[in-house]
Amino acid sequence: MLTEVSILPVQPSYSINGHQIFAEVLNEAPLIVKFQNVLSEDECNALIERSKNRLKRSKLANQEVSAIRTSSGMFFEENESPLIAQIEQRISALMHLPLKNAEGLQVLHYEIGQQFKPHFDYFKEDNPKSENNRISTLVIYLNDVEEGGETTFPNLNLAVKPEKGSAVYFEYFYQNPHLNELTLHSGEPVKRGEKWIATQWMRRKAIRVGF
Ligand SMILES: O=C(O)CCC(=O)C(=O)O
Ligand SMILES: [Fe+2]
Repeated sequence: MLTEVSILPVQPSYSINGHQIFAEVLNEAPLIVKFQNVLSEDECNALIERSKNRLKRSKLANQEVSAIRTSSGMFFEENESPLIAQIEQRISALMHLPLKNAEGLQVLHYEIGQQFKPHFDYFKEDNPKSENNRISTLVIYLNDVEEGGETTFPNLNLAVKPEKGSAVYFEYFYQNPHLNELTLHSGEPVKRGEKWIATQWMRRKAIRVGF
């Protein structure tokens, strides 16, 4: 069998502009990695603070409001402030894709009982957006969740516990569609406390203008 090359070179740590991020491979193909120290405590707090007043009930990728996704969320404008610019640059370097391929950074807030049921992040073939499809995801945890709220991959028997500043990375750019389908994932219901995440989705080709 041909081994497929991942977008992300697998390393124990990554140094980005002097910021050290540690990696643990949870699954090799599809590649799923848990990162520690993607964002500092102050950066997590600032993202929560700056998104709080801008939250709206989340929609699905097709813009429908649905029971599949019960959180509230918002997108930052690309490059909208020095803080967002610095975080976007770090994320883009970590995900090994140019910033022009990045969607706006999204913040999601889940309260007790809220969840994101199993789904794929890429668009189906009948969606016009699949022409420049998503190829990788980074979900950054902005707080510690008292109980529940894990990101789970039901077909791989994996659960990632939210820890402030850490993140889970996965990619679905493989030739073999079966590998992409294994990235089915969910945000489990929050049982105690609340959950804040920032999600970065990357596209195959440029999506931002002006780069
Ligand atoms: O809440 C989570 O843990 C998963 C979030 C997610 O799947 C997404 O933002 O696409
Ligand atoms: Fe997702």
